[in-house]
Amino acid sequence: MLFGMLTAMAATLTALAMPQVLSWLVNDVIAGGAAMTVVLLAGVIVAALGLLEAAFLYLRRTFTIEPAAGVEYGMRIRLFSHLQRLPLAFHDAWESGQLLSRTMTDLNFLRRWLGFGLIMLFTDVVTIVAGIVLMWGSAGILSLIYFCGALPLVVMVWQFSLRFQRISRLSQDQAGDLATNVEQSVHGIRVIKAFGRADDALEQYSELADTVRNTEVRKGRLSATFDSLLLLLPELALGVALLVGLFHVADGQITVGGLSAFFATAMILTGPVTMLGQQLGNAAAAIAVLNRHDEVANEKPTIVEPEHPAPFIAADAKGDLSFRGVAFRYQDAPEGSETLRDITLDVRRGETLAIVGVTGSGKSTLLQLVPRLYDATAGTVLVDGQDVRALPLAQLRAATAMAFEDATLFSGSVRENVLLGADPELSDTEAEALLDLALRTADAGFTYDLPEGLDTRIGEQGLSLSGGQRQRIALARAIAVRPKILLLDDPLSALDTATEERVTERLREVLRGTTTLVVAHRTSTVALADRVALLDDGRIVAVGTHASLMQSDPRYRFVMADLQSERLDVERLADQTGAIEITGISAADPGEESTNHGKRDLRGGASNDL
Ligand SMILES: Nc1ncnc2c1ncn2[C@@H]1O[C@H](COP(=O)(O)OP(=O)(O)OP(=O)(O)O)[C@@H](O)[C@H]1O
Repeated sequence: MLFGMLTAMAATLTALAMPQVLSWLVNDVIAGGAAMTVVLLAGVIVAALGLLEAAFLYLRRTFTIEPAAGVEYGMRIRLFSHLQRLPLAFHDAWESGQLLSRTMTDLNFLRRWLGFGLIMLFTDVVTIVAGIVLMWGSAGILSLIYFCGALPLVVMVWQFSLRFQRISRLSQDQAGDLATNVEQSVHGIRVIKAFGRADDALEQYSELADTVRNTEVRKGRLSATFDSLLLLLPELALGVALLVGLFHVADGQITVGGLSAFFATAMILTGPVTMLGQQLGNAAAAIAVLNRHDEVANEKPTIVEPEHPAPFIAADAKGDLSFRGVAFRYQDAPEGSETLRDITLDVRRGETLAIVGVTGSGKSTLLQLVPRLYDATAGTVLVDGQDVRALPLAQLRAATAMAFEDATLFSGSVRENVLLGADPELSDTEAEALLDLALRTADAGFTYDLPEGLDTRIGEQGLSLSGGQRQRIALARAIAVRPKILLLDDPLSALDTATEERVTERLREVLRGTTTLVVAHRTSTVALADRVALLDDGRIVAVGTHASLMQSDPRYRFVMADLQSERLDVERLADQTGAIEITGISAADPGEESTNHGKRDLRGGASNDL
């Protein structure tokens, strides 16, 4: 970067040497009637200076590209890794578009500014200062006039920078909102289409785009006003200087060469003076970018391991799980509105415990406390008798695996998706065996029949799959971790009852010895669990076997009946629309673009959307 600045400065000084050569040509060569060789020499000097300037410009570009791209790369990696370490509470609070724009467009702008804007700002300032010095040498009084004309600009520059910084920040934030809107519309395109809200989506997008446009116009106007003043004041001063200069030439105080050099230098300064406004605007925008970057970079990761974590190795974990007086409140929830309260529960190693409760009772939240996706706000979660907050985070997360109802698949092959959390030390044969076991257990054998088998690309950039197919791959991913504690957050909701039962039974066989917490809605799944915990408004109100609770607890009977009827409603509705997932029968809507490529499962979209 330093070399870039030095070469930029050298190019500028080379350009400024031209008027001095001009002065010499006018005063000594032309007026003095010099010999042909001197004239030729003058030509060679002018050409050499031109070449030198071009060479310096080339060097400036090459010297600055690499460091600027390096800074962008470094900041991007650091920010991304920081985002990975920030807790879910942070991601809950931040819009995706704001993070997207900070990692992409903002840093891209910063690279361009470092590689060009900053250098040019520096060069322009050096050129202007050096030019004024040279003008002083050529015609002192005239440069004083010029300088006085430029003096008010100092105040204007300061005010402009502050205002431009504010407006740049606004436009960057608005661009972030626009990115969030695009992201949501793309992700929610099915819902938008299904509900016929395309026009509303467009209207909402147009409103945001219009806000961005208005801010950009305001930015442009501010820049234009400043640019014109920046040019006008020195030009006015130059007009006065020309008048005074002509009088001084007439009375012999300034030579014709001196006056020519003065004006040639002033002409050279016109470019940098005009560009100064733009460069200052860019500098103000770069400061706004850095502020936006720092807002994220300065966020402290709150879910961290202690400096000296307790000894715990995932492979040796036993799988005992306990909750002791656990309470939890989401960051944005008001004081006193805990999602979980006073949870005390012991899950024995190898036990399968079903968590049952009406919607919003806190089942998912409870599961997420185990791998520390959130930390309990009171009480303790213990794994193998140790507070999870005292354990090495990576080992804790290697000992647990989670499958969510909303199955997220990454762009990559089936193999890559399923083996995402598997032990990286496994040999190829072991990995293949594990892959097969996980897929078969999760009833995801259909993946072998995909166009390229397990190498078929799925996820956002690949083949689209039905809700049920995605869920089964996500479940296989959790199984492939071979966790000591498996957390299943209703990951089979898109499957039909028979398949869910089959998968649950296989899971019990394959994961014998694995402690499992499963959020379930169906009697069949709940009945397969060793015990059931009933969650009501964030509290555990009953624990026991399904049979005993059905017999003894009216609240449990009520919740189960409620969940069952809810389920039946969903299935009935899905049956009517012909869109429920029924293993073994292909009945995809012919009007809908078929994405399961003749595979056995139908889309589970309707039940998902509901
Ligand atoms: N990220 C979040 N930020 C703030 N509040 C949340 C967040 N996630 C969930 N909640 C709130 O916490 C409560 C419990 O949610 P949770 O998802 O744990 O319930 P649940 O029993 O799993 O529900 P369901 O059966 O519908 O999945 C709800 O009132 C919900 O609005």
